[in-house]
Amino acid sequence: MSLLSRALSTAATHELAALVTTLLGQQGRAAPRLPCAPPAPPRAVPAGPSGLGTAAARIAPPPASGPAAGERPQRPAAPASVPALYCPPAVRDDPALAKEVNDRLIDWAAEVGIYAGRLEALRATDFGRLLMLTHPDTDDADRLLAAAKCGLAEWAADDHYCDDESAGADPRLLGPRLCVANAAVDPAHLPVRYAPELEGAIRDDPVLTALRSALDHITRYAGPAQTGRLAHEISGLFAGFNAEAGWRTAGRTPPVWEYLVNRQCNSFLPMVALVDAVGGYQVPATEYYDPRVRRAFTMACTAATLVNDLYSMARESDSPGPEFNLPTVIAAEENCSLEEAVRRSALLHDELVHTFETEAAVLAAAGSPALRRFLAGTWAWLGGNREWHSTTPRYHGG
Ligand SMILES: CC(C)=CCC/C(C)=C(/C)COP(=O)(O)OP(=O)(O)O
Repeated sequence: MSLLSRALSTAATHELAALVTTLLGQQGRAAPRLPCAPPAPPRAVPAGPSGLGTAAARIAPPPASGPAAGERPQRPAAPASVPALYCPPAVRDDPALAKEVNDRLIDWAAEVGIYAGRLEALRATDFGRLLMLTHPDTDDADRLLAAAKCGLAEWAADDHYCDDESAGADPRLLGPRLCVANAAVDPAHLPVRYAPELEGAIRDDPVLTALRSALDHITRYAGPAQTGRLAHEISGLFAGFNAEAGWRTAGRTPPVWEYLVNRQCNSFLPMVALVDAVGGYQVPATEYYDPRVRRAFTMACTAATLVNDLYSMARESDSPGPEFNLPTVIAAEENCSLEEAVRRSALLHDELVHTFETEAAVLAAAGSPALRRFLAGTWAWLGGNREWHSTTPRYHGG
């Protein structure tokens, strides 16, 4: 058996990663490199965030060390800067397309009722730009809008149900709300006498209305397997929301491994899962769910979410309860300063991106043209995501 076929028939583990490295080394060539930007210069984190829900933001100087492991988590103080990250550049910047998507997204948010009274802050957040940057293989505004609606509806569930008490978040209601939210995404089919009550509940809750409306829109472009995949990823997202609320309620800081498990599903995964639907092609379910593809893909999505952890620290330090992000849990477990924990978080981010890059190159060489395009699209998503996080007023005042 050749090393290549052995690599492709081996279970998706770190062992596979080692095998891939050996394979590429033995062939006397480096892994086919995807284009990568030189590390971005460190970005200053503003002293006071001004995105959605940040009215009272005031940031204290960073403490000398984090809370002891197991202690009730302390509010993180923002580090001075986000370190350079290993990440590709954004493939394109098209402000006019971003504006069109953003304007239509805000109109839709007003229609479904999410972020009521905060639509101008939402406009400034510029999710239209996020979608324009992360899906460079289409300039079709309606496709980008459909995906933007999905992402914003997911984000609204996080803000309205989990994070923002002023928007109605209540930990006691979270589990039941997320269960019904799941039914708005993956429709619950009730006996006839109960169905109207579910319909009424969806109609009366802006987050549920948004989720259903977004799913309706994306099915213009996503086939049943892609829509089913999206519902699966959203279920994982909701499970992650619940776990995070559990930490908060118990006053417990999770160990780093458990936090990272959570950040795989409580992540941008549902957004990145739309790369092919937005691009107008379809990765077959057998390839999307191949454990080796899933390993590489989920690592990329976790890395994208760690970018969020790093850039949103200042904003999160404003929230009333304890907030979790990778630097906070590392500081607690490793008893180091938050600055040091930020540095260690960036290294973990980089490890995930390097692993994705190496394994995706091998998978692309052996996979279908659709898989090849999907992995390249995921790579492009990482670049667009980092670019958006490093510029959006959500995390940078403004
Ligand atoms: C899929 C999606 C858009 C979900 C939103 C929640 C999520 C996975 C994020 C990465 C947002 O992170 P966080 O909860 O930390 O929120 P902020 O970045 O503080 O806005």
